[in-house]
Parts: sequence; C-alpha cells; structure tokens
Amino acid sequence: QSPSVDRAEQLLGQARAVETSDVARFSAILQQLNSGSIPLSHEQQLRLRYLNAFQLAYKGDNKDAVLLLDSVIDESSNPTLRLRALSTEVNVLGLSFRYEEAFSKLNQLLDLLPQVTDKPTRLQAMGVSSLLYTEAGQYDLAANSADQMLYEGSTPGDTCRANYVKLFVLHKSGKFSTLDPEVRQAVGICVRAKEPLFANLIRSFIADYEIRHGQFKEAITLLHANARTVRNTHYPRLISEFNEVLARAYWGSGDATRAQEAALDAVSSAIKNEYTEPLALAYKLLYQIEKQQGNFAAALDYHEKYMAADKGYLNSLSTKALAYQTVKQQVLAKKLQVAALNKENRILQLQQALSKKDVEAGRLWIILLLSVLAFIAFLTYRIKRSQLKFMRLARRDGLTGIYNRQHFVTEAERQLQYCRKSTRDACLVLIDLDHFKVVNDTFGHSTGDRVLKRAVEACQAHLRSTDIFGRLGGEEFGILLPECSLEQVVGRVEQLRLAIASVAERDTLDVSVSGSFGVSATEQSGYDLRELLIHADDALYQAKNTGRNRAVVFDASKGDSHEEMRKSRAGAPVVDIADQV
Ligand SMILES: Nc1nc2c(ncn2[C@@H]2O[C@H](COP(=O)(O)OP(=O)(O)OP(=O)(O)O)[C@@H](O)[C@H]2O)c(=O)[nH]1
Repeated sequence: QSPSVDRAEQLLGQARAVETSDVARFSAILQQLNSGSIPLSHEQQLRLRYLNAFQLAYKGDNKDAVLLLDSVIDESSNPTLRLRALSTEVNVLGLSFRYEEAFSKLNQLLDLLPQVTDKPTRLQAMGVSSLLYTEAGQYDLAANSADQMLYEGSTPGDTCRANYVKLFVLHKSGKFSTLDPEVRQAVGICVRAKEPLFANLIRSFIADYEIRHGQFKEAITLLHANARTVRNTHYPRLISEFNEVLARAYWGSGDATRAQEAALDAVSSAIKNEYTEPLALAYKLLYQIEKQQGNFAAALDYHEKYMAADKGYLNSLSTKALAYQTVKQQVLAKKLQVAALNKENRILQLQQALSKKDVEAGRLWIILLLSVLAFIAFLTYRIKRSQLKFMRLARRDGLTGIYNRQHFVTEAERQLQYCRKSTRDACLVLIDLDHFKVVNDTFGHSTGDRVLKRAVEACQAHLRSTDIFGRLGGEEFGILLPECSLEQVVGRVEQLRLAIASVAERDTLDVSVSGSFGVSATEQSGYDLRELLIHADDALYQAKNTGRNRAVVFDASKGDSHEEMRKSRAGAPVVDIADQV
C-alpha cells in the first residue's frame, strides 16, 4: 500500500471518530479529503461520500443527504458501510416526515444487520429501528431491538443509549414506572458516561410519571435541579419537553403563575413548523389556565392553537402508523408477486414440454394459465382486504373499538356540515366518568379497562346508527347526535346517564360508576364543532362542580357571548337533567 493511501485511511478514521463530538475538526478533515490532493481507492471514496452525506444531514440539508446515502448503499459492496448509510438515511427520512421511505429503508437495514459484526454500527442500526418502530406504535418490535442493544452493548455509553431507547419504548407505550429500580440506575449510568442529553431525556420521563401519580413536588425538584444542564444541551426537543412537564407539575401543585411561565417557555422552545406532543400539551394547559382565570378571549385563542397542534400531532402519529402498514403490505405483495411469477414460469416450461406431445396438452396449459390468473386475482383481493382492515384499525380506539379522537373530529365535522346544509339540528354530548381514578386505585387498571368497555357498551345500546361516538381521552367520550333538538336531547342523555350508572351493578363491582355530561346544541352554538366542544366542555365543568352524575345543557340565554356566561357562572341556574327526573 502506498503512503498516500495510508494517509487517506488515517484521515477517514479520524473523521469518523469526531463526527458529532468535534464538528470543526470533522469539516476540516472532510475539506482536505475532498480537495483531491490525496488519492483514494474506490472503497475510500465511498466512505468519504458517506461522511459528506452525514455532514449534509447534520446541517439539515436532508434532501441532498438522502441522494448521497442512496448512492453509497447502491454502489458499496461493504456491508458495514451500507448499514451505516442505511441507519443515517432512516433517521433523516424520519426527521423529514418521509415515513414510507423510512420504513422501506428500515426493511433493507434489518435484512443487512445479520451480515455486519462491527459493534458501533450494529448498535446504531438497532437504535434507529427501535425509535422508528416506537413512533409507529409497534412497541413489541421496538422493545426487541432495545433489548438486543442492551445485550450487545459493552461501553458505558452503549449501555446508557440502550437504556434510553428501552425506556423511551416504555414511556410511549404507557408502561414506564419509577418503581422499576432500573430507571434511577439508568440516569446514573448516563451521568457517568457523560451523556447529559440521554440522562435528562430519562429524567423527563420520570417527572412525567410523577405528575401522573400526583407527586408534583418531587417532579418540580427533579426538573429544577437539572434545568441548567438541559439548557446546555441546546437540543430543542428536550428543552421544550422539560418546560412542558414543569408547567404541568406547577399546575398540578396549584401554582398557575409558574405553570403559565413554563408553558410559554415550552411553546417558544418548541421546534418550529412541527407539531409535537409537548407543544399540544402546553397549549392545552395555557387554555385551561386562562379559562380558570376567566380570560375568555385568551382562552379561546389558546384553545384554537391547542386543537391545531393536537390535530397536527395526531395526524403525524397516524401517518407513521399507516406508513408502517403500507410498507408491510408492499413487502408482502412483492413476495407474493415473486411467488406467482415463479409459478407462471414453471407453467410455461411445462407448456413447452407438453406442446411437443399433443394438442390435448395445449388445453391443459390454458387451464393452468387460467388458474394462475385466478390465483393472482385472489392474492390481489386478499391484499386489498387487509389494507382496508388496517385503515379501519387506524381509526378506532384500541380498547373500546369506538372511533378514536382524530376520526371522531373528522366524522363529526362532516356530519355537522351536512346538518348545516339541510338545516337540521344536532347536539354534542361530552361524557366524563366520575372519580374513575378510584376504580383504578381500588381494583387495578385491568378492571378500570373493563369498566371503560362496559360503559361504552351501555351507551351504544341507546345510540342510533347515525350517531357518532368517540373516545376523546382516557375516560372522556364524545357523542354527536344528528337530528336531535334541544328538547329531545334531555331525554336521550338521561338514558345514557342511567345506562352508565347501572354498569357497576351489572358487573357486580363494589364501587359506584357514574358519568357527568356536558351538552351543547346547534340551536344555540351553531354548526362549528370547535364552538360546540367549548360550550359542551363548559357545561361538563358545571356538571362536575355541581355534584357529578348529572347532565348540564349549555345555557346560551345567560348572554350572547361566552364571556358573559362565564362571568355569571357562579350560582348560575343550569338545566339539570338529573334533577328534573
Ligand atoms: N384503566 C384505565 N384507566 C385510565 C385509562 N385512561 C385514563 N385512565 C385513568 O383515568 C383516571 C382519570 O382521573 P382524573 O382525571 O383524576 O379524573 P377522575 O378520577 O375521573 O375524577 P373526576 O373526573 O374529577 O370525576 C386516571 O387515574 C387515569 O389513570 C385507561 O385507558 N384505562
């Protein structure tokens, strides 16, 4: 080997070592290698091209990075380099919202993984696949990759990253718990490995868990103690998430002023032009704070932003889930196509042999060809059918089988448009189960789940086929009743209230189950779903405040504007169905 090839080898190795830790040195080496002053072998040129692509991606030029990475994957015969390029490309495609391409590259990546032995490259590939699977809601697959990372990792940095990936899966799938001793250990491991980014991402999961379990002070203490290191990471995703969690902790502890400050920080530190969960939650909190303080105009403004951010976030979630299913279908279809073609080939060979014999054989060939066509038609039908099944699944709530929140909003808006055109009345009912936390705390989460299902079934027995029923959140449901007037809704909602109140009895549970109802009607609120939701939410708030297990119909006669209604809220007479009957 000539000395210049050795020199090239040395520089390529150095560049790889400082990829993310010393960006200035990394660009200087690339400049030297790109200048052409050092001759490179074909293999080295491809490695340089990968590093150039990595640099483009780091700067945010995702489109050009993908083009370069594709050419490395096509041209290189080195599995390690190809796997590295595929991992970076999956990451870049995910960040550019090109999910279908991301999943099809992920398939290539998983096919290649067994051929590669280089440990850092393998760990990078497993990390990328786990994170993408988590985003698409495929938690079992994600957990498998994370476990494999934990198993193969050897340095403290490897273990820290593997732990983070594992805890991210648990956090997103709702199975994260601080009771698990490995959680605190994971933070310590990342701190010792000098990985503050991952240590703090895990801390944000811990704080989120504490808030969900009423431990607001603990969450505030944890977040405060690490606020400075979080700022020093300069990583907007983490900073925004930290602020949002802090805001919820303050709100939970009753400090609305600090909650508002932190929520505003979460909004301003959020990634621009992207709808994320922290952004949606921060807007929701700002809406609740303004609402509590009676600042109706500001509350309305935040509610609008919350709805937009929430819808955007939910859309991106279902886009990811659909992309995963679509690519899975495409891979399956390709395999079946290959199988069908192989069959066709064999039949053609048969035909050649047979045609030599006699005319009868020709007939046989036609029959066989027809059966191949029938086979292909059958496969096409099956693929179409499973695609439709997956589309349906993406619209339903996994536990109760009714519409999920996003599909409820889409269907309710469509139905309201129809009612507006044909000047028909409609009513919106919001249902929130009362003291549901007690059911979970007393009987456990699985009984809680069963009660949710029974409550939904009980309501369904009183709904018509045109009514739109959806689960809007944990124990909150929405029903749009088309062709239902203010006069009629009182009786219908009372049926639903009684149905829910009888759930515990039928399930022989030793706890009372009931629901509070907030109702709004197009006669008062118009046909805008947002307005109907705000009014029903207000009525629900009153139902909760005046004793629960009751329905309250929004009363617009208390003033045209919502603000006036709010001012007169204290002691305002309400139409209370429960009391009327
Ligand atoms: N079992 C089960 N519980 C859930 C689910 N989603 C949310 N929850 C629980 O629902 C409870 C909601 O509690 P809160 O928001 O405090 O309300 P609540 O106890 O119903 O009290 P009020 O609404 O004020 O009457 C929490 O304990 C959640 O953990 C779910 O899918 N299954």
